[in-house]
Amino acid sequence: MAPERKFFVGGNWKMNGNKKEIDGIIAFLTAGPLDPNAELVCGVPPCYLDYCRQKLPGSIGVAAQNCFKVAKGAFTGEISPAMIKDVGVEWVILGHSERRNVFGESDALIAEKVSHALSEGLKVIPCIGEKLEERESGKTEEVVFSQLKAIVDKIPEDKWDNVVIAYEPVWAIGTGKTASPQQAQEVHGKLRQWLSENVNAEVAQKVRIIYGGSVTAENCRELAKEADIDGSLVGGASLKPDFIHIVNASQ
Ligand SMILES: O=C[C@H](O)COP(=O)(O)O
Repeated sequence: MAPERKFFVGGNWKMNGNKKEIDGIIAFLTAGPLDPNAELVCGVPPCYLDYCRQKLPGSIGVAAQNCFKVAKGAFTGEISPAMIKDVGVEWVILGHSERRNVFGESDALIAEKVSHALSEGLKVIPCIGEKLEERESGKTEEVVFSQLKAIVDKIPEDKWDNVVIAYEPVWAIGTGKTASPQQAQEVHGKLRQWLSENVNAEVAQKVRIIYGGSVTAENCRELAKEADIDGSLVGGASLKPDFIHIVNASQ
């Protein structure tokens, strides 16, 4: 990680937790100790956004795990950026591979969601990443560049400070098969180069690109040492007290 980029860790709880379990997570996060130089954001289920925002210390951010592309209306089951902001939450994760692959979200829909969330003042964590067969057939770059392009086309120049990009190879998510630090760095470096060529050098230098996929307390430090890995997006391991080590991985 380059020193000018603040280390960023997202804990994506996915569809896990109840009030009792969440109280346990909040207790270990509050006890810490957490690296004051790291930014921590917890992605929580929608029905607990308000609960978590009220109970977590203000120094820990809260994120929704999804939102829709318009402010309100007849969209049963959806929540809007305006609603997320209304309960004091600042962040949203968009285009996670489970949204893409389980719920069939397209690049175009994800891009519209990113656009609307940014315009409403939310900070966004758009996710990209290739599937195993795409990696094995040598298409990793093609896939992640095209996913990135769809999103980048919708990010206004003055909103880049509100964006943290998550690279999550689908084959590494929840499988215990972490990308090696070198494999992850290779893609992160190429994404930064793509941003430099297709947006501008300043954005490429300042935007944080975090890695997700079976990050644990054991492998987080090696990943954090890589030049273009600015933190992690953590699923399963964010539910356990060991998560503190992941937040502190750059110390
Ligand atoms: O958003 C987080 C990723 O999907 C990673 O999940 P995982 O750490 O359980 O592999």
